[in-house]
Amino acid sequence: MARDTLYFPASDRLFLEPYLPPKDLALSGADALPFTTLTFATSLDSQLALSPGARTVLSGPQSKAMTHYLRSRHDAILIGVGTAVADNPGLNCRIEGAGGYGGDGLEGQPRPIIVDPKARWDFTENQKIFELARDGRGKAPFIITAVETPPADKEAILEKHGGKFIRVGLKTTVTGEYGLYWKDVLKALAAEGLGSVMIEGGGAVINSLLVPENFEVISSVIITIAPTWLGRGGVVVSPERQFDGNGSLVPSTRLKNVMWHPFGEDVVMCGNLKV
Ligand SMILES: NC(=O)C1=CN([C@@H]2O[C@H](COP(=O)(O)OP(=O)(O)OC[C@H]3O[C@@H](n4cnc5c(N)ncnc54)[C@H](O)[C@@H]3O)[C@@H](O)[C@H]2O)C=CC1
Ligand SMILES: Nc1nc(O)c(N)c(N[C@@H]2O[C@H](COP(=O)(O)O)[C@@H](O)[C@H]2O)n1
Repeated sequence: MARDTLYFPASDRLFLEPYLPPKDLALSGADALPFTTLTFATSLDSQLALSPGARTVLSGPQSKAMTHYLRSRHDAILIGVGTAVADNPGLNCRIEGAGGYGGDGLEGQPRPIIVDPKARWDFTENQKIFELARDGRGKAPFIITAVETPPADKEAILEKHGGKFIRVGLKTTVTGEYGLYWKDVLKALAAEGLGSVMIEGGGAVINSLLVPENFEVISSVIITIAPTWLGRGGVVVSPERQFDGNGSLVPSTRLKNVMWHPFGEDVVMCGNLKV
């Protein structure tokens, strides 16, 4: 067994089940979108990291194992390019029984998805994600970009490892931002046969996702809360305030079907945005 294998007891899995994609999930119809779980670890002051460039450990061992269980239950795991640059992440599943961790082939290994509209991620094949793909312990990434012709050297590295660029056009969203429209991103993933995706972050990804136009596409929210304050200046989760046509503040959004579960010193909160 690989040295970094994680264990997540069956007894801890039960409470997560209502918030996870069904095991026999099959997408039906041309417009079907993947089951989408928003999941991240936050401090008590709603921060993901000490600064945009800093890999910051928030989850304790038990909630980290839970995150890897979530990875085993989704076809894909999505992050923004800011996180790819800051963290050099593996984005594989290191739980006992997953492919490369006692399991066969790439069973239980999610497809990493990097949202990089301008194709600015300057990766080499020494990045952890490609090392894991070469070792048979993870999949190579698909990169969502708006660039018509991404750099040929990057495309070659991706293709050598089984990854690729996927082109999605930019649009002005209802909040007036010019960027990727999340429904288009999710549609592109569905077209690749990816029936479920967990969106991990970072701040820009989560804040742009957490606006009312996207609530119908977020199937579940699973958040690890760590008992620490990072202090001002970090990467904050705090979506744009919403106003109605008269300029009045729309009451803030509350999760529904909320469940809490302690994992070591952390607590994990699950809920839904849509009824
Ligand atoms: N605690 C946790 O669970 C996690 C922490 N992080 C942390 O978050 C930090 C990175 O966060 P950020 O700097 O905010 O970067 P990010 O990972 O959110 O990536 C930001 C970039 O993604 C692209 N992007 C995101 N949403 C877009 C949209 N709707 N349309 C077009 N482009 C879009 C843009 O190029 C943008 O510059 C890192 O320090 C990382 O360690 C990241 C993931 C999870
Ligand atoms: N669940 C969770 N807890 C934390 O404390 C974190 N810092 C993160 N970060 C996310 O996990 C990615 C790292 O993945 P690998 O361990 O390299 O596979 C990182 O890029 C963030 O997306 N998550």
